[in-house]
Amino acid sequence: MPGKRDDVISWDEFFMRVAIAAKLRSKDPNTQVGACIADTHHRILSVGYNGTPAGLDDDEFPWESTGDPLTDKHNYVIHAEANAILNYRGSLKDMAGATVYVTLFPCHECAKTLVQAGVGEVVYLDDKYHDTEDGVVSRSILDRCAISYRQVVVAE
Ligand SMILES: Nc1ccn([C@H]2C[C@H](O)[C@@H](COP(=O)(O)O)O2)c(=O)n1
Ligand SMILES: [Zn+2]
Repeated sequence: MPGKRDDVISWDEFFMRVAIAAKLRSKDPNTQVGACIADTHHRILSVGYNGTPAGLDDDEFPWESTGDPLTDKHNYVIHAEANAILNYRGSLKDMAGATVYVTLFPCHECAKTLVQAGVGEVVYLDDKYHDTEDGVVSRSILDRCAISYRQVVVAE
């Protein structure tokens, strides 16, 4: 078609770029994660990033991995994928078969949550915890629940 632009970015790149933008909001000094959930019609349902629960000021939060249960950030932070699901104000039915674009492969807790939300596919950027026990469990959950996952390359 004359005049039409052909070199547009793909849906994968578009949604992953939204996830990358979301992670720029994270105050975690070590790992920032963004997630974008797109439905089967290529509509964005929700976006999230790793942050503190409402009521815990993310500027005051210590953001440290102390190893002490009461002060360790891992016990307080809500993960990007969970926030994306929780931020959605529509019906969970809309998530059926949706694709989650996430800048870091989901942990095993998020994997379970994504399964239960009805998500059909996970597209991820980084997988830096691939060789950890959590990575093994996470893949086991997704495999057993027939949720497909694939990595994409998008410049950050
Ligand atoms: N798929 C994931 C994995 C991790 N997160 C969050 C949780 C923490 O804020 C941070 C990980 O911190 P680290 O142990 O690397 O210092 O990333 C997430 O939101 N989604
Ligand atoms: Zn998680």
